[in-house]
Amino acid sequence: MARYELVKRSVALITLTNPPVNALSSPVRHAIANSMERALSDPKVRAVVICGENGRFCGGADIREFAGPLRGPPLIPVLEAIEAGDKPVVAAIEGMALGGGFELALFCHYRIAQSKARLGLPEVTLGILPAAGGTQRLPRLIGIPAALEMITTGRHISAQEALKLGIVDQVTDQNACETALEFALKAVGKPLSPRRVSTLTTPCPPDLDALLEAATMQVKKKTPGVMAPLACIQAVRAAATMPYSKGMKRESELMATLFNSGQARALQYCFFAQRTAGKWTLPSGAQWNNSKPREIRSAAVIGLGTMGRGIVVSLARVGISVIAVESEKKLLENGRQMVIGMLERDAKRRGVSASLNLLKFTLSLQDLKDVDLVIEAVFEDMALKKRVFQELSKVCRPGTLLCTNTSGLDVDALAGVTDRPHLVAGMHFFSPAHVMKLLEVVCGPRSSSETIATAMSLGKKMGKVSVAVGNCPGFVGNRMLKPYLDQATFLLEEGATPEQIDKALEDFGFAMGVFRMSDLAGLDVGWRVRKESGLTGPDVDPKNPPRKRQGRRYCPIPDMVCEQGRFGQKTGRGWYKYDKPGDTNAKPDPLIQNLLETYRSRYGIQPRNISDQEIIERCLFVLANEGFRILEDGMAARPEDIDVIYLFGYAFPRHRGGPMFYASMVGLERVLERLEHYHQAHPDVPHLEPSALLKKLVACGSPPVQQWREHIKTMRSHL
Ligand SMILES: CC(C)(COP(=O)(O)OP(=O)(O)OC[C@H]1O[C@@H](n2cnc3c(N)ncnc32)[C@H](O)[C@@H]1OP(=O)(O)O)[C@@H](O)C(=O)NCCC(=O)NCCSC(=O)/C=C/CCCCCCCCCCCCC(=O)O
Repeated sequence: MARYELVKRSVALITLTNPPVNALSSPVRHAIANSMERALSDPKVRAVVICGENGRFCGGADIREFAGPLRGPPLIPVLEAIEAGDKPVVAAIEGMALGGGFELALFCHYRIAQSKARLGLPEVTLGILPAAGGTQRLPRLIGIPAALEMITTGRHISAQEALKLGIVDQVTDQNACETALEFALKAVGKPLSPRRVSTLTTPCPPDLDALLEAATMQVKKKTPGVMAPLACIQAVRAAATMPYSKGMKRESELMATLFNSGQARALQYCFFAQRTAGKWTLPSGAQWNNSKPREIRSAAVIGLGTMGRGIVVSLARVGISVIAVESEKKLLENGRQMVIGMLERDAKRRGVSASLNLLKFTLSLQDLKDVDLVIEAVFEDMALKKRVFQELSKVCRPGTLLCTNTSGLDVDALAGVTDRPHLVAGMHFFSPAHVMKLLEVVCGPRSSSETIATAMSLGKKMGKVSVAVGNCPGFVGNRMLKPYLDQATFLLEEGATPEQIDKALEDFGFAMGVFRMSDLAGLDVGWRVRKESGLTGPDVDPKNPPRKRQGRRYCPIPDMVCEQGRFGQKTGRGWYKYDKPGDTNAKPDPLIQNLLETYRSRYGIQPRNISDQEIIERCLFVLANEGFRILEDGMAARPEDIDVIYLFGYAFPRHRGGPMFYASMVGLERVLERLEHYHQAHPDVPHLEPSALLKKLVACGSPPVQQWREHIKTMRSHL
C-alpha cells in the first residue's frame, strides 16, 4: 500500500500504491505511518519524498470506507507525524492531489507539482468538509478569500494556479518525483519551522465578517438547503479567529454534523452512481469491458434545429469533423450561422480556437456516404424519421452507424427500415445539447454490442454522462416525466396553484418547479404530442367524458392554457406571466387563477387545501414508482442509472441522490404505504398503483438501493 525505498543514499522515497487513485484507505494510512517512522528513525535518511504510483499522487480519503465503521489509524495523527518530524518532507504531486491527498501535501514541508497536475478540496461535493486540517491549513497558506472559494466550491485548480496562489513551491514539466528528490536534498539543513503550515498565522482581511456573510448568501442562493458549504464557511471562520489547535477541533465538530447526514450519503451515492452508469451490459452478455468501440472520426447531423445545432457543436469541439444537413437553403444558412456563433463563443470561453474547419454544411444526403456515424435530429415525427433512415440506408457506406436523437419514439422501428438494424441505436441528447451532460444511449433489440460501445464511448468523448437504456416509449427520463407532470396538473385541479406546487418542489431542492420549468421549455411541444396521440383536439370522441381518456383520469388544463396562445416564456405568458416574450422573471398571473377557478366550478370540484407534503409525495413517489416499473421491465439496468438520468437530465437535486435513492432514504415501506393511500383516493390514476418491484423490495425487508439489482435479476432485461 506504500513502497519504501532509500534513494540517492539519503532520501526515503515513499510511494503510495493503491490503484486506481492511491486513495488513503486504512492500509495506506498504516503504511504511511510505518514508513514515516522508519524514515525519521533511520540516521541515513536526511529527507523524505512522498509520491503516488502510476502518475497519480492521491485522490483523497477512500470514500468507500465512509459507509462503514471507521477502522485503522485516523488520518490526522498520521499526517501530523509528517509535519512534526525533523527531516524535510516533500510532496511530489503528479496527476492529482485531491481532498485528503491535498491535505497530505499540506502537511509536507514542501510541494512540487508536475505541470499537468490538478489540486483541490472537493469534499463539499461529497457532503462533507476537508476535515484533515484542510479548512485550517489552506487559509493559513493562501489567505481567507482564495481558500474560501476553493473549499466551498470544491473546484480543482491547475498546478500553475497553485503556484500563483502559493500552494506549491515549484512546478515542473519533468517527472515530479525526480524533481522532488533533487529539491529534498537541497532542503536538508534549512530551518523547518517556517515550513510548518500549522504555525502560520492566517492573514485576516479587515472585512472578515462581510466577506463570510457574502459567501454565506452566495452558497444559500446557489445551493439552497445544502449543508456542507455552510459548514465549510464556519470552519474557515475558525481558521481566521482561532488558534490552530482550536480551529482543528472546530473543524472536526463541524465534520461530525455532516459525516452521517442524509445529504452526505446522497452525494457520495451520486459520485459512485455516475461511475457505475458507464458500466453497461446487454442481455447477450456483451458489456462495457468486453466490447470494443469503433473510432469515430467523422459524423453527420441531420436537422439543424435547436437539438441538431447543439449536437454539431458537441461533436466539433472534440475534434470530430461534422457534415450538417438541412432540407432548405434558408434553414441551412440560419443553422450554419448559429452553429458558428455557438462554437466561437464556446472556444472563447475555453481559451482555444474554434474548430470551424471541421464543419461542412449541405442540403444533400448524398454527401454522407463516407461518414462513420450519422445522428438524425429531425422533427419528432415517425414517418419523417423513417424516410430519413431509408434514405441513409441507401446512401451511407455499409458500415456507417445510424443513430437517432428521438426523445421517445421506437428506435427498433427505425432500425427496421434500414439495411443494417444492428448498426442502429438511439442517442438521446438533452436540450441544449452542447450544455446538458446527459446522453441516453437507447439499445434496440437488434443493436450490436459494437454499436452500443461506440455510442457510449462517443458520449464520453463529448464529455457526456452516458447511460444505456432500453427501447420503450419515452425511454427512461421522459417515460418517468409523464406521471410526474400528470400529478402536478391533478393537484391544480384539486385546489393547488402553480406557485404553490413550484415552491414546494423548489424548497425540496429543484432549481425550478415543474411549471416554471415547463414555461422555460415551451408548452406547445407537449400540446402537439397530446394532439397527435389523440388525447386532445378534434380527434377526441365528443362522447368521451371531459376529464377521462381511455378510462384514466386526464387533466385538460394544460391544453386550455395552450389554446390561449400561452406557450411559456417565449410568448411572455404560460403558467406565469412575464414582462415580455423571452423574459425569465415569472410572476403569478391572475388570469391563470381565474382559469383554474372557472374550471373547478364548471366540473363541480371543491378546491381543498393541499399541503406541501402531499405535493412532494404525489409528485416524487409517482416518479420513483415509474422508475420501479422501468426496472421491472428491464429498461434500465439498475436504480443508479435512473438516478443519474434524473440528476443530469432533469436537475434532480443532487443532495437528494435521485428519485430512486430518495425513495430508499424516505423508506420503501413508507413510499408503498403513501402510494397505496393516494391510489385508493384516485383509483383512476394507474401510475399511483404501487409497482410489483416496490412491493417485492418491501417484502424483502427494503434492502439498500445498491442491492436492488439482485432482486431485479430474476425479472426480464432488455439491457
Ligand atoms: C479525479 C479522480 C480522482 C480520477 O478521475 P478518473 O481518472 O476519471 O477516474 P474515475 O472513474 O473517476 O475513478 C476511477 C475509480 O476510482 C474510484 N475512486 C476515485 N476516487 C476515489 C476515492 N477518493 N475513494 C474511493 N474510490 C475512488 C472511482 O470510484 C472509480 O472506481 P471504479 O473503477 O468505478 O470502480 C476522480 O475519481 C475523483 O474526482 N475522485 C474523487 C476525489 C475526491 O472527491 N476526493 C476527496 C475524497 S474525501 C476526502 O478526501 C476527505 C478527507 C478528510 C478525511 C477525514 C476523515 C475523517 C473522518 C472523521 C469522521 C468523523 C465523524 C464522526 C462522526 C461520528 O461520531 O460518527
